[in-house]
Amino acid sequence: MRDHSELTTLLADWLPRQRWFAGKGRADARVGIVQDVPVSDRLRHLIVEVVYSDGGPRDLYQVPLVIRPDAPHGHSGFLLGEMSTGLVYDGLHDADGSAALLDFLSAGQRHGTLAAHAVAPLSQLPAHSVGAEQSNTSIVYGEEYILKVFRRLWPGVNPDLEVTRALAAAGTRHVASPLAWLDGELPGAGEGGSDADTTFAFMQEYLRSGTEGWKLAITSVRDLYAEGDLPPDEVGGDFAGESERLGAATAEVHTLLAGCFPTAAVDPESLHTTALGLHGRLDAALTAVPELAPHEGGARAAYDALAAETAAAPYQRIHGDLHLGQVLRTENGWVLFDFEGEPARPVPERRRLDSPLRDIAGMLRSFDYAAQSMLLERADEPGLAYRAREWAERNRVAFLDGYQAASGLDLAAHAVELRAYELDKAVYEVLYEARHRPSWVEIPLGAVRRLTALQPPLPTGSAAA
Ligand SMILES: Nc1ncnc2c1ncn2[C@@H]1O[C@H](COP(=O)(O)OP(=O)(O)O)[C@@H](O)[C@H]1O
Ligand SMILES: O=P(O)(O)O[C@H]1O[C@H](CO)[C@@H](O[C@H]2O[C@H](CO)[C@@H](O)[C@H](O)[C@H]2O)[C@H](O)[C@H]1O
Repeated sequence: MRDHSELTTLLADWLPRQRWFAGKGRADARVGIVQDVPVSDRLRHLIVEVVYSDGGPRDLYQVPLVIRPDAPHGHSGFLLGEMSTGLVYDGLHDADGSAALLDFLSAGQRHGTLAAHAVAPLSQLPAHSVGAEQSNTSIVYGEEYILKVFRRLWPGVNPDLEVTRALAAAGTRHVASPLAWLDGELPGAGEGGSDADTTFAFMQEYLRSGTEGWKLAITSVRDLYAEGDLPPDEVGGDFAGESERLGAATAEVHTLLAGCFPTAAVDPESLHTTALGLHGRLDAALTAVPELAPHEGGARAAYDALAAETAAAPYQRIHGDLHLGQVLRTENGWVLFDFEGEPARPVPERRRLDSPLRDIAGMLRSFDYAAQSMLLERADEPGLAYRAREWAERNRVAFLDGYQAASGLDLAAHAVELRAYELDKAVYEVLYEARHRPSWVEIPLGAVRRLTALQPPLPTGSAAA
């Protein structure tokens, strides 16, 4: 289209400032528009590539834009800037843009290679975006639907759509019902440079009674810190019952996933490959965060112990990035969402069969985060550190008990795996925090310190990180 050079200039300034921009730390980003499909008279669906001079792979992003000749009186939105043909807005934070997307989905339309699929009738409802942007951008319609628009694009079906649909079809109450999705071709991203079928957005039932696990956990920690010297089990906001139910819900989801998708017994070769992956992540994190260096030997020993494990839990599809921010407590119990895996990993890797202990480790790390994050603001109260450890420990044990009772898996027999995955997650978090939230980096660094200091026999419940 005529205006691509102007749009490219605006995008080159705007993209790197977005929370979901993955190229932080990479040099000389060059932005180009690889696809531009009109969806309505105002909304344009752009796919934008970012190429770097470091020789690494390009990144692709989805950027729906609304372009209007001038801003109506009182109009507020996320303005990228001005072109000769009009004002350019982020289409996902714009009433016209969100409405056009909902129309598109509810009519099951096709525009160019973009295709909408609705599994239930959808009503036209007003839109608002969900709080702070995270890895993607979500739009809530009325209090009925939530549409997640994937920002960084990877070729192939998105695991969030794939896994949630399978779990919903299996009848679990631990996921929100899928309602619609948008897919199409990702130019030049398939084998040999062909176009690749790709998921662009996923709509689910909006759980209006849901409260994020992270919020509930933080409230419980705050109660504990406000209660003088009372131990966690005697404080009104004790979270352990919820942690136990969350463990049971996670176990049910794992059991269903093992039934819906293939599973694989673990042999020395697959464990060796897994351990190599953990070593590789450590290499990358060591380069970026030198504070990890003193713990390298301990971490490598834990990964080598994993490689030598003789009775590891079978591999299967998992959540991949399970933490307290990925679970909602609703009136009907815990619901897990965002089955996308870790946003920094390529989708084919995230769809691989993996150990369910990775998800358990993710949630255990999250209990530590909840307890420790409250200490960041209260560094001058050393007594609280002990209480933080008590809270994390109590909820860790409760979660593991809930998981074990519902799954029948003897977690004590998997302590070596659990430690390796907790360490790997903490290493991932060190890198994540260094890039996105540097003032929090001490939380996962502390965990790396504790986990590398643990000696066999390893506990699964008390005294582990
Ligand atoms: N079905 C749902 N009902 C209500 N809120 C939801 C639902 N799914 C997600 N959310 C909320 O939307 C936010 C963003 O969702 P998420 O899938 O984590 O996006 P991202 O990939 O950007 O991290 C979450 O923090 C959660 O609070
Ligand atoms: O939810 P996302 O898929 O975007 O996950 C990424 O961001 C998370 C932060 O929001 C990050 O999670 C880390 O911080 C959480 C508290 O904010 C904590 O509960 C998690 O345990 C911790 O890992 C996640 O790692 C990252 O992939």
